[in-house]
Amino acid sequence: MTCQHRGATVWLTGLPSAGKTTIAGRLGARLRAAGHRVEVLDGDEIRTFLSAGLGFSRADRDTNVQRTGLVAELLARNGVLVLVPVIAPYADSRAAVRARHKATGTPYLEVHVATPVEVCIERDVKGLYAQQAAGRLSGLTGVDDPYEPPKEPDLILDTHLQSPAESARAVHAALTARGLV
Ligand SMILES: Nc1ncnc2c1ncn2[C@@H]1O[C@H](COP(=O)(O)OS(=O)(=O)O)[C@@H](OP(=O)(O)O)[C@H]1O
Ligand SMILES: Nc1ncnc2c1ncn2[C@@H]1O[C@H](COP(=O)(O)OP(=O)(O)O)[C@@H](O)[C@H]1O
Repeated sequence: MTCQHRGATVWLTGLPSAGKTTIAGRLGARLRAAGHRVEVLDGDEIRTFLSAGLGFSRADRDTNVQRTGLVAELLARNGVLVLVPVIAPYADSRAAVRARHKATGTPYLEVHVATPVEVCIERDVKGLYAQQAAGRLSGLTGVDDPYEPPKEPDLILDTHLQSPAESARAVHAALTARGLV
């Protein structure tokens, strides 16, 4: 049997509550409905199993991102569309993942879910910003831990100016433009 579709990795990077998981979920559902093989490498699930025991130091975040990047590239190389809603706050760590894909000729898209921190604080889906403000959590990305915005992402999403459906559509359009769907 031949595989009709090329795989690719779509990495959705951005702050907590930026919209990464929501967009991955919507896009994944649309792609599956169209017959694509899709995997969503959810950050929380990865941290429960593959990256169990890792915290949020720079070294641990880098390890987490490299492990996730390895799995994404393996799947994408084998025809799966891989959606990765993972913060990945450090530019060099993201560059290493991109390089891993480039080395095997595997398509890779970096999508910056560029929601301003003020909007993320309002959304605060998991209550992390409130916990940080109350002094119960430290090292929160975008507040008291770094987030290095991508300098040359393949796509920027201003989710505070669009609906989740519009954001997911924009990523789908980027995949279409590259002949990946
Ligand atoms: N200190 C701190 N900073 C950032 N995020 C935190 C922190 N503590 C817990 N969480 C929760 O863990 C999720 C981030 O995990 P990631 O694997 O995406 O992060 S990283 O790329 O390794 O930096 C992240 O998920 P999302 O909200 O979906 O982004 C948070 O829910
Ligand atoms: N354009 C948009 N794209 C994605 N999420 C959006 C958008 N507009 C509003 N939201 C809302 O923002 C929240 C984002 O939460 P989530 O996807 O869990 O963020 P993250 O995975 O980045 O932590 C959701 O409640 C979602 O409905």
